[in-house]
Amino acid sequence: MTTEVLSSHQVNDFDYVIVGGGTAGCVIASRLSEYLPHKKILTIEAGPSDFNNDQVLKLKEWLSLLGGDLDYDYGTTEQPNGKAKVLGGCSSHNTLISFRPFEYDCQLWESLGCTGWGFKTMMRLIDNLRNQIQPVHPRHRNQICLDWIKSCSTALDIPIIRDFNEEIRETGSLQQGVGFFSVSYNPDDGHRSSASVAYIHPILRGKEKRPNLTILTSAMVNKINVSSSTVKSVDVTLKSGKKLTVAPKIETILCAGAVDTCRLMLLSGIGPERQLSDLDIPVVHNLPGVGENLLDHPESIIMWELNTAIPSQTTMDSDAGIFLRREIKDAAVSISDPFLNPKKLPDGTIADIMMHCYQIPFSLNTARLGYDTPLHAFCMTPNIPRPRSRGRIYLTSKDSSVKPALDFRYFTDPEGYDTATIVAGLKVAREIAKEAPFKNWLKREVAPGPEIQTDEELSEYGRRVAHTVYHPAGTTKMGAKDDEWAVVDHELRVRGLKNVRIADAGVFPTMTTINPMLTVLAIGEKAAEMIAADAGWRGDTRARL
Ligand SMILES: Cc1cc2nc3c(=O)[nH]c(=O)nc-3n(C[C@H](O)[C@H](O)[C@H](O)COP(=O)(O)OP(=O)(O)OC[C@H]3O[C@@H](n4cnc5c(N)ncnc54)[C@H](O)[C@@H]3O)c2cc1C
Repeated sequence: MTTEVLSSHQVNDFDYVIVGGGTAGCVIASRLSEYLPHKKILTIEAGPSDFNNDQVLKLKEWLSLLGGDLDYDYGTTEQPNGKAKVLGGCSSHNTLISFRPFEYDCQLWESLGCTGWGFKTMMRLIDNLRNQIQPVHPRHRNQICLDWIKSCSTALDIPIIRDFNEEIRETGSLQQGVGFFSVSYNPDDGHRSSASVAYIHPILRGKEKRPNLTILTSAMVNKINVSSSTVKSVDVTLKSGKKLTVAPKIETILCAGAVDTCRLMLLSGIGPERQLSDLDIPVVHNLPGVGENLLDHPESIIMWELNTAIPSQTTMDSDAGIFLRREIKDAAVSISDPFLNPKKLPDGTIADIMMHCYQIPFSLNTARLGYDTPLHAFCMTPNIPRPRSRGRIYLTSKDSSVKPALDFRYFTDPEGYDTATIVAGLKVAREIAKEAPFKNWLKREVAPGPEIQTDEELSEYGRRVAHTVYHPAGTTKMGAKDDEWAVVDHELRVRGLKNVRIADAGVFPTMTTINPMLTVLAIGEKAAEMIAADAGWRGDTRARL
């Protein structure tokens, strides 16, 4: 059961403490308590439980969660929210579009020192996930999406892909193609198959017995305590306001997400010496990479008003997408940024543009620029699958109530690759809009509007309207021993500290080509296997792969 109470005499009871009951945290809590039935595990989650909470569980309600009580509301100048504070983390908040990573993504990770994170292993981990994942159910496929897919295929002469994940599994990637997304959900009741639903709810329902697992909700970890280069305990504030220091016997696993794990580390004095000293935070462990390498999938948007209302059946209003290749074959060998492709791995002709379609006026960002929001609208959102701009997260105060600065630095790559990708995506979207049957739905282009035509105009519009796809990653990146910016090694252990690992989106060394959730779930699975193996678990020899 989840609890909001922990008594003072329980603080030394646990073998493992997991900080954050989010996407990766739920996987680790469930697996570790399964693999090590004689060890006691405590998961500490800042938000409430999602159990029986239909506002969270109903996938179609996802947009209503943004900016609400269950959102940390981390702002950048351009993007006001999108970080879930609830059991299941972002998987309780997101659109649950589910993609396996590409073989190329895994090759890049391995080339950066992430030994053991190859494609074969990642596929095995994803095969082992408990989430219910399948392409949008036929009864949720509405006519405008069907027409859009058809027009994409004919206008651009690309295939319709029946199951994107099957294609990735079999060929290692997606090249050019269009189709319905795979989604982690139950098509019968429209409920999420989030990390908490798939991994924790069977325990909460009593279907699976885990007497060795305690899930403490509405409890905030405020500090990581280090002595003799060893993480000894964490300070926690319970919902009641009571403060406790919890000291695990074996290990602490940080799973607070790409923003909050590094925020917590910085507030605890673990991070770049200079930043900490400037803020008067005592430096406990100098680790220059904490908060650097902030990755995301920036996306832009093009919107049309429709002649008629959209048919109501849908999974979550963004049911389909398209992949395209813009650059010449193997163009990635010429990337100059040493963070991104130092070994010059060729990328063949794998997709380098992606667009989601939105069957709603997704107008948060167009409205900000003064565009009107029609009642019935359809959007395409070109994004940059492997962006070359990187940002950083840093503290501006030692006061823990002050939110960290999220500086995404979109479109700052010196080669202009990211901007060129968005411009190409906007132009392709217009080609698709000229093609029947999709074009018959359209009344007018709302944003950017027909007066925006040249590459320069599209570039300016595309950058001004750009926003996050809510995929922050990379801020505590995994990497080789000799990479001074790496925060964790290939076993997710924090450099220079004992008894602590990180397992969340922060460990991505580079951005996956596709939406990252399945990769984060796989990180949770692999973390649980590695931690359990260290404690003598021999249940699955495949974990050695
Ligand atoms: C709106 C939205 C839509 C998205 N859509 C998709 C999509 O369709 N497909 C896809 O693949 N990806 C999507 N993503 C991204 C994906 O959901 C995330 O990359 C992934 O879930 C991150 O998992 P995580 O384990 O790193 O962090 P999280 O899931 O964020 O988990 C972190 C947890 O730690 C808790 N926490 C934080 N600080 C503390 C603390 N100090 N003490 C205790 N607990 C703490 C948080 O409350 C949270 O529950 C989306 C994200 C959002 C926000």
